[in-house]
Order: sequence, then C-alpha cells, then structure tokens
Amino acid sequence: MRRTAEPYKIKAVEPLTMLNRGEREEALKRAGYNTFLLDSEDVYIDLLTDSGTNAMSDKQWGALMMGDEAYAGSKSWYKLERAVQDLFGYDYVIPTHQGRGAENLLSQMKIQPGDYIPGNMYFTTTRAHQEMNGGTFVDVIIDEAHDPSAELDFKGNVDLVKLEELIDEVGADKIPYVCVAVTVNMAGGQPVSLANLKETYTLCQEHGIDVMFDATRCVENAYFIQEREEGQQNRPIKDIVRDMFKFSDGCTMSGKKDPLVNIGGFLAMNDFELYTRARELVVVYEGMPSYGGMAGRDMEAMAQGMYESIDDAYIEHRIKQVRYLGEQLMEAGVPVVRPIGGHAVYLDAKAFLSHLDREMFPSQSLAAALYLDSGVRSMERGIVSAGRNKETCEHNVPKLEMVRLTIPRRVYTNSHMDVVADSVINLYNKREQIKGLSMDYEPPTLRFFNARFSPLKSTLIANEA
Ligand SMILES: Cc1ncc(COP(=O)(O)O)c(C=O)c1O
Ligand SMILES: N[C@@H](Cc1ccc(O)cc1)C(=O)O
Repeated sequence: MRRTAEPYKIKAVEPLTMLNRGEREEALKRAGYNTFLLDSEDVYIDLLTDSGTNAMSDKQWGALMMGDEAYAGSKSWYKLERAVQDLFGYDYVIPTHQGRGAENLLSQMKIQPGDYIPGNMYFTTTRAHQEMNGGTFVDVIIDEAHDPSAELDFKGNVDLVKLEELIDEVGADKIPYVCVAVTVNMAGGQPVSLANLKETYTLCQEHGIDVMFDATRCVENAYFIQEREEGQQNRPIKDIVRDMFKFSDGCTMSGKKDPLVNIGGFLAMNDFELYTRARELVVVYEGMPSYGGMAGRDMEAMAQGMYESIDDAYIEHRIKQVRYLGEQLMEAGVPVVRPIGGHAVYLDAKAFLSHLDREMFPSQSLAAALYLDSGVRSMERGIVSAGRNKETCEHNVPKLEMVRLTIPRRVYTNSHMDVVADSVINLYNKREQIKGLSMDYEPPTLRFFNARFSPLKSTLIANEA
C-alpha cells in the first residue's frame, strides 16, 4: 500500500520540552491531579483538546493583517457572514466569541422553564446552558453509542423511536428544538449519517419542532459520510456539508474546532424573527452583531479557515491521523472506543482500569498516570465530567468512562502519535499498578475544569521507580 503524508509542509515551529519524571510528579501534584490545571509549559504533547489549538495556515496568518477592526459594520464580518451562508446555506448569522456564546443566546431565546431538549448525547456546556434556562436535556442517541465496543458506521445517530416517544410523552410544545451534534463529542467523535439527519428533520417538521445542529465538527462528520454512506463516495466534502445543513433550521458553531482558528463562533438560522431577537441579545453578551466578541482579524482568519477545512485532502489526512493513533492502540489490545472517531481516540478507562470502582475516578486516574508516564496531556470524559444529578445530587454515572486523546488540527506529526501510542501501551502493560483518586475540591458547575484530587494511596502508580 502506498503511504500518504501531511498535505502541508511546516513553515514555523514551536519547540517542545519534556520535564523529567520528578518534575512531572510535582507538576501533577500542583495541578491537583487534574490535567485541566496543568501549566502548558509542563506538558510535552498536548492532547487535552482540539479546541482553539489548531495551527493556522500561511493564508490565515496573512488574513490577520486584513482584519477590519471597525466597531460597527466591519468588512471582515461581512466576509465571515458570506462564508457561513455559502458553506452552510443559512440566511442569517450572529457572531459570538466561541461556541458557548452561541449556546447561551440560543438557549435563552428558545427555552422556557419546564421544556425538554432532546439531543444525541449531552455536551457539557450545551447542557449547562439548557439547564440554566430551566430546560431538561433528554438523551435520544441510539443505545449503541453508549457501548464502547459496538462497531457501527454512524454511532452518533438519533434514535427516532426515542425521539418520537418523548414527543408523545411531553408534547411538541414542550420541545423548543432538537439539538443534533455532528459529530458527537461525548460518544467518541462519532458521526451521524445523512439519512438519519433527513429522518430526524422530517419527524421534527411533522411536529413543528426545530432542528438545531451543534455544527462544531461538521466537516469531520461529512468525511465519515463520504467514506461510509452509500452513494456518497465520490462527492466533494463541500457538497456533503451543504447537504447535511439542509436538514436543520439553524446551528451553533465553535470556530475553535473545524473552522481551524483559535477563537470564534457563531449562531446561524433561517428564521428572521429568531435572528432579530438574537441581534438584540448578542449586544448584551458578546458585542455588536458585526463582531460578537471577535476581533476583525479573528473573523478574517475564520472565514479563510472554513474554506480550508472543506478541502478534501486536508480532511482525509485529519481523520486518518486520528485513526493512525487509534489503530496502533487497538493492535496492542488497548481498549478504545470503536470505531475511532473524528477528533480523538478515546481510551475505555472502565476496561483499562477494571480494578477501580467508578467512584475512584478511573478516567481521571488514567489521565494523570499518562501525564506522569510521558508528559502527554489528555482529558477525563467520564463520571467527573458528567457532574451530579440536579435532583438527587448523586454523581451522574455515564455508561462511558473514557480518557480522550484529542488531536489538534495540523499541529502534530505521526511521530508524535507514535510516542503517545508507546506511552499508552506501556501503561496498559502495567495497568494493575495504577491507583484511584479521591476528589478534594468539587466546584458546583462544570466541575471537571477546576476539581482537585489526590491519590487514594500514597502514589498514583504503585512500585514506580
Ligand atoms: C460538541 C461541542 N459543542 C460545543 C462546544 C462549545 O464550544 P466552545 O468551546 O467554543 O465554547 C464544544 C467545545 O467546547 C464542543 O465540543
Ligand atoms: N469543546 C472543547 C473544550 C471543552 C472541553 C471540555 C468541556 O467539557 C467543555 C469544553 C472540547 O471538547 O475539547
């Protein structure tokens, strides 16, 4: 088989350094065993997130100089607006500083106390905004999405039976919209098929319910459609993206992921009345409707990045780099969420550390152990991320208990992936030695960001030299 390489060459580099083991131990202690609290200087390969960590192209860096920093009516805004309209087909766009700014506006405008918001698995910030506005998130993803070993092409699909049952039970007037994430972050970066998007949209239309996409990783989703869905193989990614969005009434977007920038986002829709309200609200939370929390240069870079993201060669390499890491781990027998998703490889921490109870925070422990082993930073995506139940105050115990190795776009080479694979495999071979953690400090909302832990026994990895 002929091998392929990165579809770009490197023009600027940022040196990496690695602390020694003793220094990593100290850094981890200072961070309360929470990888979110590590200083980036203490990290060797940073796989915490693919959010805002993208490398920009020469064209994007050039575009920064073209930013129109006018307070109102910036021409950079019109460029971004046109890009969104062109690529996604929506009529109206409201800029926001990042994805959660758009989630805030959408949730405030559409959700009334007592409403239900179905979605294909929760996302932390999305659900937080829904709940802060008195809504209740209802998971309507297919059951297989909660099973790390279920091999399905479109594991992010909406379960139409679950959705219809909810509509029957609570009534369409209690459902302001359905939130469909493409791809599904918390399921392992799993895609939704075009057919499922169509069916979901049709069902919602029958009941007069809007469909709002969480479009954050929509280009990655389009790649999986091109690769896996019948009849889509020879179509350009741009056309598939456009087709996906036909099955929605609007979207929230974090520009920090697929649009290939470090900050930015937007809310888009076809409904003029909703757009008018959003223009009123955006000035309270983000800024003028012609910048919404972004500098003119950010909007230039994002408009350019959006076009680069739909380049077929770029997106193929992107998905295949993530898969390259995942396949090395699978070959070594490391339990990972299957199939490998779009933005990250997810370790199945429940299977990896089967000797730890859920309340010993296996994913948090594994993320800490990985940092200790090699300076690789990953993210807990399990019981800590899931927070507590609003009513019972018990931990939400999600079926998936995972550590996410998230690959920033255009930042690392496959050699970095090899180093990460070696470290994970090394840990897997001595997994019984990894101890659990206890939580010493627990913030009331989105606790995973700032929580602090300590090892249950005196060291995180027993018998470690
Ligand atoms: C699926 C998904 N939706 C929404 C968001 C929110 O975006 P942002 O980080 O730009 O606020 C993120 C990341 O945070 C995400 O991964
Ligand atoms: N959306 C980003 C940043 C983020 C991380 C964790 C969160 O729970 C919320 C936001 C990500 O998925 O990496």
